[in-house]
Parts: sequence; structure tokens; C-alpha cells
Amino acid sequence: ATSHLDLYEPLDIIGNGSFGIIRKVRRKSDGEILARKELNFERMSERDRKQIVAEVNILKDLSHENIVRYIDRFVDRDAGILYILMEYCDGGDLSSVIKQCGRQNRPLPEDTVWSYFFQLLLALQHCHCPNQSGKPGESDAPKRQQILHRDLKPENVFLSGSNTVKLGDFGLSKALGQTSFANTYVGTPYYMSPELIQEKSYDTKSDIWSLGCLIYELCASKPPFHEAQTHSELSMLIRNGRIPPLPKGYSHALNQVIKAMLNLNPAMRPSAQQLLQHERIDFARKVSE
Ligand SMILES: CNC(=O)c1c(C)[nH]c(/C=C2\C(=O)Nc3ccc(Cl)cc32)c1C
Repeated sequence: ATSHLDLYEPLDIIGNGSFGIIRKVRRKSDGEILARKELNFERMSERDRKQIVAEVNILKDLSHENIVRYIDRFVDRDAGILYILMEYCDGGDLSSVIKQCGRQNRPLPEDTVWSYFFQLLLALQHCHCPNQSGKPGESDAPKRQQILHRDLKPENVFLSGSNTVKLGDFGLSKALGQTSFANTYVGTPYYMSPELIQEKSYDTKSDIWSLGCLIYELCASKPPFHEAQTHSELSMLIRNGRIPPLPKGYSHALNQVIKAMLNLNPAMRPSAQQLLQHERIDFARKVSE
């Protein structure tokens, strides 16, 4: 019987994640281009293997336009490699877009920022409030537990076409409900929220903090607390909560909504649901429809 591997023609390597690579592949049956994560689990610790299994199980449950679609997985026991097949996003990741804006000193247009912001809010809302998307008959959908992304950063957001963003790499996310709030710190130091510095628990408002850092970085081409050289300097900058204003040309409204997401007190930060009511987000929604 043809093994899974023979069903796909390997093309170029497009990324390297924490445990392996991401390769572009062509499905031979219909020529569809996909992305395949290749993870060498022989070198992984037991804990990391559990993490990957948890990621796949989380991704399987999520089906949303703004979350990278999980397609299939299979293991090559001899080679000790786990293959995870996902949708291909031809625009690459947001971190490359930000680097390009910084290099060419051409900031992202404000309308593009609001559109990406809107789409990421839809993705987060789908994770944070499982049955809130308001689709008719939603109430009889199987109850899925709340999911936290926990590592929202430009390297984990991918572009499909020129203006659809997709949240990817749930490697560090935690499905709540099985355990209490995850209080082991993980994620990108620059996007570390104040509650994580004080080793308090991580919750949906920590994802909102990271989203605030990401939207800030889209405009300024660097994270809000970038000047820090050491961990302790970073935590001092974060706790004094002073955020350098965005470059000229971005509206007061955008500055304000970023400030609200970067409130030191998690309870004061707006939820994804509340942010989706913002008038400029509503405008982005209308533009996208
Ligand atoms: C240089 N690399 C790229 O331009 C690039 C492209 C064209 N696609 C990707 C990444 C993904 C891609 O295309 N689909 C994905 C699904 C899940 C995850 Cl975690 C990543 C991807 C990347 C990193």
C-alpha cells in the first residue's frame, strides 16, 4: 500500500518551527498545495511530545476562517517523524511583513492594521468563547472548552492572499477545563504580560495583552517594550506601563485601543468580544464583507 508519504510531493522548506521544519507539499490526488510540519519526536522529551499531541488535538477542534486549518497527521515510525498537514498560507508570516515595513520605512496603512486586528479578534473570540460566534443553531454545537493561545506573536500569524490573516502554531496553547489556569510561564519575552511577570495565572486577558503588543508592532515595526536589554529591564518597562506613542499618521483611536489592551490590570483590558464592538472594528468588518 502506498504510505502516506507517497501521497504528497515534497516541495521547498518554508519555515523552521521549535521542533522541526515546515515544508510546502503538493497533494498528488488533486494537486492541492499544503503546508506540512515535520517534527522529529525522537529527540523530544516526553513532555514536549505531550505538548505536540495536545496542539494537534486543539487544532483539530478549531475550524475558523482566521485559524490555520488542520488537515491530517501521520507518523513515520522508522524515521521517528510526526507529519502534520495544514492549509498553506502563501503570504508567509506577519514577522516578515513587519521586517519589510521597517526596512523600507513604509509603515503598514492604518486600514490594513484594523483589518488584521479585526480578523485576529475573530480568531481569539473563537478560541476564548467557544459558542459565541452567534451562528444560528450554535447552542446545540458540542461544548468545546475555552482555548488560550498563549503565544500570540507575529511569527505565529500567517497571511493567505494579501489580506486574510490566520492564527497558527497553537504549540503552546492550553485547553482549559482539564487543568486549572496554566501558570507556567511560556511565550515570547517581549510580549510577556505583567501578570506573567508576577507569575500569576494566565487567562484570556493575557492573550489580549499579547494582541495589543502585536498590533503596536504592526504600526511601529517594533514591540512596545523593545528598549529593554535584560529581563529585569523589560519587566520594569512593562510594569511602569509607559507605552511609546505610535509613529505619526496613526489615529488617536488606534493609540487608545492599543493602550486599553496594554492596561497593567488584566481585568481592565477589554475582551475580544468587547473589542469586536469597537466602531473602527465594525467598519473593518463592513469593508471585509
Ligand atoms: C519564508 N516562509 C514563508 O514565506 C512561509 C509560507 C509561504 N508559509 C509559511 C507558513 C505556514 C503555511 O503556509 N501554513 C502554515 C500552517 C501552520 C503553520 Cl504553524 C505555519 C504555516 C511560511 C513560514
